[in-house]
Amino acid sequence: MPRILIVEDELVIRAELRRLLMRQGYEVTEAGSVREAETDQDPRAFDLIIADVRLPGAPGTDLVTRYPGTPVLVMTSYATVRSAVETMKLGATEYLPKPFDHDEVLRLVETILAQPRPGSSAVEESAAAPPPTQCTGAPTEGAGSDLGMIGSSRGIRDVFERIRKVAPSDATVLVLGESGTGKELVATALHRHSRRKDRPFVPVNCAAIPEGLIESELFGHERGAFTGATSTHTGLVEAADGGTLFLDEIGELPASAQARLLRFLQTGEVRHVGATKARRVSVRLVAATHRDLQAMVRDGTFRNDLYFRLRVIEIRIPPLRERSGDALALARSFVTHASSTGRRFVLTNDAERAIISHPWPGNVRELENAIERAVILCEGGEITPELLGLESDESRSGSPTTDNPPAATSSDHGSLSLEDYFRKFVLEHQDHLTETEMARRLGISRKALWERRQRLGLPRPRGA
Ligand SMILES: Nc1ncnc2c1ncn2[C@@H]1O[C@H](COP(=O)(O)OP(=O)(O)OP(=O)(O)O)[C@@H](O)[C@H]1O
Repeated sequence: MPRILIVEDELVIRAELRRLLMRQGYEVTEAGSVREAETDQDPRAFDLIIADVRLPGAPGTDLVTRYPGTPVLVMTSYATVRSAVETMKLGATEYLPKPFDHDEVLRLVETILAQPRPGSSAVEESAAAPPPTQCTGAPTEGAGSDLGMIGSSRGIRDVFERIRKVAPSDATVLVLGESGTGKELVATALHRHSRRKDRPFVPVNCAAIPEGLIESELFGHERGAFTGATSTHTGLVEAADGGTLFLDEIGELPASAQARLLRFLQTGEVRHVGATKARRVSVRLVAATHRDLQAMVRDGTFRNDLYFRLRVIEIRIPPLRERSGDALALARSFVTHASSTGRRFVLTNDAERAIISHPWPGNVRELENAIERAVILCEGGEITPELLGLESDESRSGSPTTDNPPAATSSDHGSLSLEDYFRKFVLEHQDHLTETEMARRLGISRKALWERRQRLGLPRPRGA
């Protein structure tokens, strides 16, 4: 019978786990800390270690790095996607957020024990095989935790399934969804679950690069190709050689760059601006947009042939308002993450109700920002609806559309709303400040500056 070592200092949980595993016939040994596990036992002698992250003395994750040949199932009550990802990066076999579900634990244990151990002949045989793409029984609440994503609604589970299915292939993927739904996260997951995962992932926001520079940024240029091209420059497509190129906001790509991208997709070759020779590269393309590309094709602003090349596989992320239950799960996870930095926070029942009923026009990003803001403003540990600062029903005007998301929440402090302030600042400074400097002064990222410009109808003057 497989031997399992439980390293957990909470006696009630330890006893519960022991009973559960022993009922299935596993041989179970217990320890209350990493030190105890190492002094009283030889952790390598076990088929599986189940360890809590927070233990007196050293964290349970130390066992992951100290005994790389032994599978470790790491559990913690401070579950967040980020810490899960960190733990998996250390080499943990699986990750289990507490409180756990008995069936879930047993399924995970069975799956792990069924996998060949490093050093066994079965491993050598399968070493050349591609990595497993199926999620091996990740927790229900975190059905996408292996992908670094949260959600268990039907809509998002379809997305997870599609990611796992298409990630291992080299097919071009078009990710569609409203702003803030997680398109970049999907692209990252596709890369991480592909055979290219150890090669570069190069994200490019097409809208953030001035029109006049985009071709040379993407495809590189030769010395002297244009005024200012003082040396040969490698483009981002070449930088992604062997890996994945993520073209975000592909709908913003100007016509000349669309033509070049199409040629690259047809031939697999890149030619620097101003060069006569092309170079073959191996790049998987993932593109994303919040725009209706089909409509853009119809009105002639996006090439039909490129559109068909891009949408070999389409992944459509539903807006958060259509993903029942996900907003609350995401909110709790963001709060838990904020709590892991030292202070403890909790959502009040009213705040949870407000989160459930809010339509989240800005999707997950809006929710993330609302929690971040609440945590900053929170003086005790309780996050109330007021701290979330959600727009009331009355102040919401109509339902959002993909192309025209509603404006940001206005601040009720002072006479100038945040929007007005932003608008005024941009109009006053855009002629003499770079976008980077303007974003820095506003205290936001360049991407956020670009997004807010779009939302408020203040696009950056082309060529700026
Ligand atoms: N399912 C999810 N689980 C956890 N975090 C998520 C999820 N979806 C989105 N996020 C978080 O929400 C934020 C916005 O996600 P992301 O940038 O991927 O959205 P996007 O659709 O690419 O946005 P945009 O269209 O504006 O570029 C990020 O911080 C991301 O980590």
